[in-house]
Amino acid sequence: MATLRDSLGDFVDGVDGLFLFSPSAAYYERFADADVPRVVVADENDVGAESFVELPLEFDNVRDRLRFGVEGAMEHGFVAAGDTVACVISVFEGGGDADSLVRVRVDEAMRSGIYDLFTDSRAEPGVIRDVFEVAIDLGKKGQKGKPVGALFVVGDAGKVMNKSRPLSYNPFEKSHVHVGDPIVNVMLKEFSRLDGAFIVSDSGKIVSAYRYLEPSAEGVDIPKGLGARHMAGGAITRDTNAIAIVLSESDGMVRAFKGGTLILEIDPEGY
Ligand SMILES: Nc1ncnc2c1ncn2[C@@H]1O[C@H](COP(=O)(O)OP(=O)(O)OP(=O)(O)O)[C@@H](O)[C@H]1O
Ligand SMILES: [Mn+2]
Repeated sequence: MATLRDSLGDFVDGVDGLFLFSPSAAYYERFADADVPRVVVADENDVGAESFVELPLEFDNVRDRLRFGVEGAMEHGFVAAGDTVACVISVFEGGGDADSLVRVRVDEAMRSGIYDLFTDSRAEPGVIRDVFEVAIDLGKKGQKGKPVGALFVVGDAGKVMNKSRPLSYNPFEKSHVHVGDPIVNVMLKEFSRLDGAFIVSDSGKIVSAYRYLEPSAEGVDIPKGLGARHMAGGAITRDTNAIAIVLSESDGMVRAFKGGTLILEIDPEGY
Protein backbone atom coordinates (compact mmCIF):
# COMPACT_ATOMS: atom_id res chain seq x y z
CA MET A 1 0.00 0.00 0.00
CA ALA A 2 1.29 3.39 -0.95
CA THR A 3 1.25 6.33 1.38
CA LEU A 4 -0.06 9.62 0.16
CA ARG A 5 3.49 10.86 -0.13
CA ASP A 6 4.41 7.89 -2.33
CA SER A 7 1.39 8.38 -4.55
CA LEU A 8 1.79 12.08 -4.99
CA GLY A 9 5.51 11.78 -5.50
CA ASP A 10 4.69 10.99 -9.15
CA PHE A 11 3.91 14.62 -9.45
CA VAL A 12 7.54 15.52 -9.51
CA ASP A 13 8.83 12.36 -11.16
CA GLY A 14 10.97 13.09 -14.16
CA VAL A 15 10.58 16.83 -14.08
CA ASP A 16 13.22 18.87 -15.83
CA GLY A 17 12.88 21.97 -13.73
CA LEU A 18 11.36 23.47 -10.64
CA PHE A 19 9.57 26.82 -10.95
CA LEU A 20 9.18 28.81 -7.75
CA PHE A 21 6.71 31.68 -8.04
CA SER A 22 7.53 34.63 -5.76
CA PRO A 23 9.31 32.52 -3.11
CA SER A 24 10.61 34.00 0.11
CA ALA A 25 14.37 33.68 0.62
CA ALA A 26 13.87 30.90 3.15
CA TYR A 27 11.55 29.01 0.85
CA TYR A 28 13.96 29.36 -2.06
CA GLU A 29 16.78 27.99 0.11
CA ARG A 30 14.71 24.93 0.95
CA PHE A 31 15.25 23.80 -2.60
CA ALA A 32 18.98 24.50 -2.69
CA ASP A 33 19.69 20.77 -3.05
CA ALA A 34 17.00 20.05 -5.59
CA ASP A 35 18.35 17.77 -8.31
CA VAL A 36 16.82 19.89 -11.07
CA PRO A 37 17.41 23.53 -12.03
CA ARG A 38 15.38 26.11 -10.17
CA VAL A 39 13.69 29.00 -11.95
CA VAL A 40 12.31 31.89 -9.93
CA VAL A 41 9.37 33.86 -11.31
CA ALA A 42 8.76 37.02 -9.31
CA ASP A 43 8.49 40.78 -9.56
CA GLU A 44 12.05 41.11 -8.30
CA ASN A 45 14.96 38.77 -7.92
CA ASP A 46 15.21 39.24 -4.15
CA VAL A 47 16.51 35.73 -3.69
CA GLY A 48 19.36 36.16 -6.17
CA ALA A 49 18.29 33.26 -8.35
CA GLU A 50 20.51 32.33 -11.25
CA SER A 51 17.52 31.66 -13.48
CA PHE A 52 15.03 34.44 -13.09
CA VAL A 53 11.90 35.51 -14.98
CA GLU A 54 10.59 38.95 -14.12
CA LEU A 55 6.85 39.10 -13.47
CA PRO A 56 5.74 42.61 -14.44
CA LEU A 57 2.23 42.20 -13.10
CA GLU A 58 0.82 40.00 -10.36
CA PHE A 59 -1.41 38.03 -12.72
CA ASP A 60 -4.33 37.15 -10.53
CA ASN A 61 -5.37 34.42 -12.86
CA VAL A 62 -3.07 31.55 -11.97
CA ARG A 63 -3.08 30.16 -15.49
CA ASP A 64 -1.88 33.49 -16.85
CA ARG A 65 0.81 33.68 -14.18
CA LEU A 66 2.01 30.16 -14.94
CA ARG A 67 1.91 30.79 -18.63
CA PHE A 68 3.89 33.96 -18.24
CA GLY A 69 6.54 32.23 -16.17
CA VAL A 70 6.86 29.31 -18.53
CA GLU A 71 6.90 31.49 -21.62
CA GLY A 72 9.51 33.71 -20.06
CA ALA A 73 11.63 30.71 -19.19
CA MET A 74 11.34 29.46 -22.77
CA GLU A 75 12.47 32.85 -24.07
CA HIS A 76 15.46 32.79 -21.73
CA GLY A 77 16.27 29.23 -22.74
CA PHE A 78 15.80 27.85 -19.20
CA VAL A 79 13.34 25.27 -20.55
CA ALA A 80 12.34 24.01 -23.95
CA ALA A 81 9.31 22.47 -25.61
CA GLY A 82 9.01 18.85 -24.46
CA ASP A 83 10.23 19.55 -20.93
CA THR A 84 8.04 18.95 -17.93
CA VAL A 85 8.31 21.33 -15.03
CA ALA A 86 6.92 21.46 -11.51
CA CYS A 87 5.57 24.87 -10.54
CA VAL A 88 5.15 25.86 -6.92
CA ILE A 89 2.71 28.74 -6.79
CA SER A 90 0.13 30.51 -4.62
CA VAL A 91 -3.49 30.30 -5.68
CA PHE A 92 -4.84 31.93 -2.56
CA GLU A 93 -3.38 35.16 -1.31
CA GLY A 94 -2.17 35.80 2.17
CA GLY A 95 -1.13 32.25 2.74
CA GLY A 96 2.53 33.16 2.94
CA ASP A 97 4.40 30.58 0.94
CA ALA A 98 3.05 28.74 -2.03
CA ASP A 99 0.02 26.50 -1.59
CA SER A 100 -0.05 24.64 -4.91
CA LEU A 101 2.00 22.40 -7.11
CA VAL A 102 1.24 22.35 -10.81
CA ARG A 103 2.88 19.98 -13.24
CA VAL A 104 3.25 21.65 -16.60
CA ARG A 105 4.31 20.16 -19.88
CA VAL A 106 6.10 22.85 -21.80
CA ASP A 107 5.01 23.04 -25.38
CA GLU A 108 5.18 25.48 -28.22
CA ALA A 109 1.42 26.09 -28.05
CA MET A 110 1.87 27.60 -24.59
CA ARG A 111 3.41 30.66 -26.16
CA SER A 112 0.41 32.96 -25.92
CA GLY A 113 2.47 36.09 -26.36
CA ILE A 114 2.00 37.37 -22.80
CA TYR A 115 5.70 37.39 -22.19
CA ASP A 116 6.43 39.06 -25.50
CA LEU A 117 3.77 41.64 -24.78
CA PHE A 118 5.80 42.94 -21.89
CA THR A 119 9.35 42.26 -22.81
CA ASP A 120 9.37 42.39 -26.56
CA SER A 121 7.35 45.54 -27.05
CA ARG A 122 8.77 48.92 -27.86
CA ALA A 123 7.25 50.40 -24.75
CA GLU A 124 8.95 49.80 -21.42
CA PRO A 125 7.43 46.93 -19.38
CA GLY A 126 6.75 49.29 -16.48
CA VAL A 127 4.80 51.57 -18.80
CA ILE A 128 2.71 48.67 -20.07
CA ARG A 129 2.09 47.57 -16.51
CA ASP A 130 1.06 51.09 -15.47
CA VAL A 131 -1.40 51.36 -18.33
CA PHE A 132 -2.83 47.95 -17.42
CA GLU A 133 -3.26 49.20 -13.90
CA VAL A 134 -5.16 52.30 -14.98
CA ALA A 135 -7.39 50.20 -17.24
CA ILE A 136 -8.02 47.61 -14.54
CA ASP A 137 -8.76 50.28 -11.96
CA LEU A 138 -11.10 52.04 -14.32
CA GLY A 139 -12.80 48.74 -15.08
CA LYS A 140 -13.29 48.05 -11.40
CA LYS A 141 -14.66 51.38 -10.36
CA GLY A 142 -16.08 52.73 -13.60
CA GLN A 143 -16.61 56.42 -13.95
CA LYS A 144 -18.73 57.62 -11.04
CA GLY A 145 -20.10 54.13 -10.68
CA LYS A 146 -21.03 53.70 -14.35
CA PRO A 147 -19.17 51.29 -16.62
CA VAL A 148 -16.72 53.07 -18.87
CA GLY A 149 -14.66 52.04 -21.86
CA ALA A 150 -11.17 53.16 -22.76
CA LEU A 151 -8.54 52.56 -25.40
CA PHE A 152 -4.82 53.00 -24.79
CA VAL A 153 -2.29 52.67 -27.57
CA VAL A 154 1.14 52.20 -26.08
CA GLY A 155 4.45 52.64 -27.87
CA ASP A 156 5.55 53.67 -31.36
CA ALA A 157 3.63 56.90 -30.77
CA GLY A 158 4.94 58.80 -33.82
CA LYS A 159 3.58 56.23 -36.20
CA VAL A 160 0.35 55.88 -34.25
CA MET A 161 -0.15 59.65 -34.46
CA ASN A 162 0.30 59.43 -38.22
CA LYS A 163 -2.42 56.82 -38.43
CA SER A 164 -4.95 58.73 -36.39
CA ARG A 165 -6.61 62.12 -36.18
CA PRO A 166 -7.85 64.33 -33.35
CA LEU A 167 -11.49 64.23 -32.33
CA SER A 168 -11.06 67.24 -30.08
CA TYR A 169 -8.38 69.48 -28.61
CA ASN A 170 -5.57 67.51 -27.03
CA PRO A 171 -5.39 68.21 -23.29
CA PHE A 172 -1.87 66.75 -23.21
CA GLU A 173 -0.59 68.92 -26.04
CA LYS A 174 2.08 70.87 -24.20
CA SER A 175 2.34 68.80 -21.07
CA HIS A 176 5.04 66.37 -20.07
CA VAL A 177 3.06 63.93 -18.04
CA HIS A 178 3.67 60.23 -17.68
CA VAL A 179 1.53 57.24 -16.87
CA GLY A 180 2.06 55.91 -13.39
CA ASP A 181 2.04 59.38 -11.89
CA PRO A 182 -0.98 59.48 -9.52
CA ILE A 183 -2.21 62.83 -10.85
CA VAL A 184 -2.11 61.50 -14.38
CA ASN A 185 -4.14 58.49 -13.42
CA VAL A 186 -6.87 60.80 -12.19
CA MET A 187 -6.70 62.75 -15.47
CA LEU A 188 -6.82 59.62 -17.58
CA LYS A 189 -9.86 58.42 -15.71
CA GLU A 190 -11.55 61.78 -16.15
CA PHE A 191 -10.84 61.96 -19.88
CA SER A 192 -11.90 58.37 -20.49
CA ARG A 193 -15.49 59.59 -20.47
CA LEU A 194 -14.83 61.06 -23.88
CA ASP A 195 -14.34 59.41 -27.21
CA GLY A 196 -11.27 58.07 -28.90
CA ALA A 197 -7.92 56.72 -27.82
CA PHE A 198 -5.06 57.72 -25.56
CA ILE A 199 -1.67 57.60 -27.19
CA VAL A 200 1.26 56.78 -24.91
CA SER A 201 4.93 56.84 -25.89
CA ASP A 202 7.51 54.08 -25.30
CA SER A 203 8.69 55.83 -22.16
CA GLY A 204 5.18 56.46 -20.83
CA LYS A 205 4.62 60.05 -21.88
CA ILE A 206 0.99 60.74 -22.65
CA VAL A 207 1.13 62.12 -26.13
CA SER A 208 -2.55 62.63 -26.77
CA ALA A 209 -6.13 61.92 -25.78
CA TYR A 210 -9.16 61.92 -28.09
CA ARG A 211 -7.47 60.30 -31.08
CA TYR A 212 -9.59 58.61 -33.67
CA LEU A 213 -7.58 55.69 -35.00
CA GLU A 214 -7.58 55.03 -38.71
CA PRO A 215 -5.58 51.86 -39.20
CA SER A 216 -6.25 49.52 -42.04
CA ALA A 217 -8.31 46.68 -40.63
CA GLU A 218 -7.17 44.29 -43.31
CA GLY A 219 -5.97 40.94 -42.02
CA VAL A 220 -7.00 41.70 -38.46
CA ASP A 221 -8.61 38.78 -36.77
CA ILE A 222 -10.37 39.73 -33.59
CA PRO A 223 -13.09 37.71 -31.88
CA LYS A 224 -16.64 38.28 -33.14
CA GLY A 225 -18.80 40.38 -30.91
CA LEU A 226 -16.19 42.98 -30.18
CA GLY A 227 -16.98 46.35 -31.72
CA ALA A 228 -15.26 49.34 -33.28
CA ARG A 229 -13.08 50.23 -30.29
CA HIS A 230 -11.57 46.77 -30.18
CA MET A 231 -11.26 46.56 -33.94
CA ALA A 232 -9.44 49.89 -34.09
CA GLY A 233 -7.25 48.94 -31.12
CA GLY A 234 -6.40 45.57 -32.60
CA ALA A 235 -5.77 46.91 -36.09
CA ILE A 236 -3.43 49.70 -35.03
CA THR A 237 -1.13 47.08 -33.53
CA ARG A 238 -0.80 45.42 -36.89
CA ASP A 239 -0.03 48.64 -38.67
CA THR A 240 2.50 49.83 -36.07
CA ASN A 241 4.71 48.40 -33.31
CA ALA A 242 2.34 49.64 -30.64
CA ILE A 243 0.30 47.47 -28.34
CA ALA A 244 -3.29 48.32 -27.44
CA ILE A 245 -4.95 47.93 -24.07
CA VAL A 246 -8.71 48.14 -24.29
CA LEU A 247 -11.28 48.36 -21.53
CA SER A 248 -14.69 47.34 -22.78
CA GLU A 249 -17.64 49.38 -21.64
CA SER A 250 -20.01 46.56 -22.50
CA ASP A 251 -18.42 43.53 -20.85
CA GLY A 252 -15.98 45.20 -18.48
CA MET A 253 -12.98 43.15 -19.64
CA VAL A 254 -9.49 44.51 -20.23
CA ARG A 255 -7.91 43.13 -23.40
CA ALA A 256 -4.46 43.52 -24.88
CA PHE A 257 -3.62 43.35 -28.56
CA LYS A 258 -0.30 43.03 -30.29
CA GLY A 259 0.49 42.41 -33.93
CA GLY A 260 -3.21 42.56 -34.71
CA THR A 261 -3.99 39.67 -32.36
CA LEU A 262 -5.79 39.42 -29.05
CA ILE A 263 -3.11 38.34 -26.56
CA LEU A 264 -4.61 38.63 -23.13
CA GLU A 265 -7.97 39.04 -21.41
CA ILE A 266 -8.23 40.18 -17.82
CA ASP A 267 -11.33 40.50 -15.69
CA PRO A 268 -10.75 43.59 -13.52
CA GLU A 269 -13.07 42.16 -10.88
CA GLY A 270 -10.50 39.50 -10.24
CA TYR A 271 -7.91 42.11 -9.28
N1 LIG B 1 -11.40 54.05 -34.66
C1 LIG B 1 -11.55 54.43 -33.40
N2 LIG B 1 -10.57 55.13 -32.77
C2 LIG B 1 -10.70 55.53 -31.49
N3 LIG B 1 -11.78 55.26 -30.74
C3 LIG B 1 -12.79 54.56 -31.31
C4 LIG B 1 -12.72 54.11 -32.66
N4 LIG B 1 -13.88 53.45 -32.94
C5 LIG B 1 -14.60 53.49 -31.82
N5 LIG B 1 -13.97 54.15 -30.83
C6 LIG B 1 -14.43 54.43 -29.47
O1 LIG B 1 -15.07 53.31 -28.97
C7 LIG B 1 -16.34 53.66 -28.45
C8 LIG B 1 -17.26 52.48 -28.43
O2 LIG B 1 -17.46 51.98 -29.75
P1 LIG B 1 -18.04 50.51 -29.95
O3 LIG B 1 -19.17 50.29 -29.01
O4 LIG B 1 -18.27 50.26 -31.39
O5 LIG B 1 -16.77 49.65 -29.52
P2 LIG B 1 -16.71 48.26 -28.77
O6 LIG B 1 -15.51 47.57 -29.31
O7 LIG B 1 -18.04 47.57 -28.80
O8 LIG B 1 -16.34 48.71 -27.27
P3 LIG B 1 -17.22 48.50 -25.95
O9 LIG B 1 -17.08 47.05 -25.58
O10 LIG B 1 -16.54 49.41 -24.97
O11 LIG B 1 -18.62 48.92 -26.28
C9 LIG B 1 -16.75 54.82 -29.32
O12 LIG B 1 -17.69 55.63 -28.66
C10 LIG B 1 -15.45 55.53 -29.51
O13 LIG B 1 -15.16 56.37 -28.38
MN1 LIG C 1 -19.90 48.46 -28.04
